Amino acid sequence: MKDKVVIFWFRRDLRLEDNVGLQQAVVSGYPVLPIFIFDSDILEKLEVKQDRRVDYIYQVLDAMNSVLHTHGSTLYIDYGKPLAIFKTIIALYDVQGVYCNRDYEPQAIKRDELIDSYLKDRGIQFNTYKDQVIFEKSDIVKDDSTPYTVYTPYSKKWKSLLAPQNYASVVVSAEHFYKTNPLKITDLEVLGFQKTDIIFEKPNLELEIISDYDKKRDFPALDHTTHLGIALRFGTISIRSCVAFALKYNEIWLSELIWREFFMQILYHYPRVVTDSFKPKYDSIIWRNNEAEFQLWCSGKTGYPIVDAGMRQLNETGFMHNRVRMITASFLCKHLLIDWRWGEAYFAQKLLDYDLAANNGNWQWVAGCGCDAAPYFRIFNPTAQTLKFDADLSYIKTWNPDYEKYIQIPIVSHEEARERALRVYKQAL
Ligand SMILES: Cc1cc2nc3c(=O)[nH]c(=O)nc-3n(C[C@H](O)[C@H](O)[C@H](O)COP(=O)(O)OP(=O)(O)OC[C@H]3O[C@@H](n4cnc5c(N)ncnc54)[C@H](O)[C@@H]3O)c2cc1C
Repeated sequence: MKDKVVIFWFRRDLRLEDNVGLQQAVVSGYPVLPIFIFDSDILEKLEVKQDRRVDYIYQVLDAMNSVLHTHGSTLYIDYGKPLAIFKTIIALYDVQGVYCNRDYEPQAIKRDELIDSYLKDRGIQFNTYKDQVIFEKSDIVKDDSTPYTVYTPYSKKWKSLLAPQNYASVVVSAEHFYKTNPLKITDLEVLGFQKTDIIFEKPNLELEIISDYDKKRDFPALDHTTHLGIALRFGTISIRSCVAFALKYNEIWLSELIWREFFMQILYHYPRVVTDSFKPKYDSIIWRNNEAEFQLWCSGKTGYPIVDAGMRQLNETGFMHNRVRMITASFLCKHLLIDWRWGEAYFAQKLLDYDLAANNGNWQWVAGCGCDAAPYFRIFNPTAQTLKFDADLSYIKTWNPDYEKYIQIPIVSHEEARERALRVYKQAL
């Protein structure tokens, strides 16, 4: 006879504590078999097989598995297409229900609909929960029930609806995991990936960073932001704990967490933004899309020290400071007139904290074509930005130390590029 279990499916919520869906699985009364699927559809798209994000997931799973072993349980991990894996699991266990937390990306929604329908046909309930955000879908809408497309009123409503129960942590009892022999995690190499230099450490809310975040966040050399992007992306930290901390210590940091949810709800309501400009008119821009210039931008060789420093930080570490993300992105779209989608795709390959909603929303914001975007005629001047935010050139010296030795002729002059961008944008709009 097959063992009766419920499944908890980990996705963007890789933690055993303060996890809504996991808690619901635990209180179902059945032993919980926790699973993770290395989705071949996602992994096959990653061209570079030394990917810090895959290694990060691998290390997180390994750490969770060790904790589960101490409770006499284990993580069931498989590689392949989720539907095929569910078929295998259902052949092995008498599954009483599947639990998971909701994911709002268009591909994830499709995947979940497929699994839901497969399970339903077999009389198994697919139970999904809100966990990766405080407010989801249409929790925050205008009085006429349409989605907000401007950040400030969205954020005001978000704050006005926030109540302590929205950010209270949930307790997950370890008593009810399915007891079984420990299983080892599939090696990275078996998945076709290699080890990287990333080391997973349990994410922390650092008071020293967050308490004066508002004063120091804009200066890239100070590196005074939390670097929690990857933890929020993969759910190794709970958004509820972040919001509770932000409310106590720094309202500006809270506003960043609200930006995250703002772009998530934009993607949910307007999935067309994955390929199209939020403002359709902007898809008439005639981009120059010069391949050679794109390569110079990617490799940090534009001759603009701050742009080059940012791209080199990204290439070396998988991180780039937010201020510099704005400068480099603006340089690509405006100075070089290269389609924002090219830059978005490059960042998606490189960023440790890559998140479809945030990356797309911010790229469109910079290019001017997004919701609540900067007006197209506001063009960042890399030199003025350097004087304002990296006056002693510390950031540039750290990431682009050659900038003085090999003075590079800038690939475009700021004034000419600015005029050209204004002309081309104006023609299209
Ligand atoms: C062109 C461009 C591309 C970007 N791509 C991404 C991306 O793929 N993933 C991503 O998480 N952020 C992205 N951002 C937003 C922002 O730059 C990063 O969230 C931030 O730099 C990450 O550093 P941190 O973890 O130290 O964040 P902190 O400054 O400590 O902020 C805390 C968290 O708030 C959220 N957050 C902060 N700013 C934003 C924002 N503008 N939009 C959405 N969420 C925000 C993130 O989850 C972040 O980790 C992008 C910004 C630009 C201009």
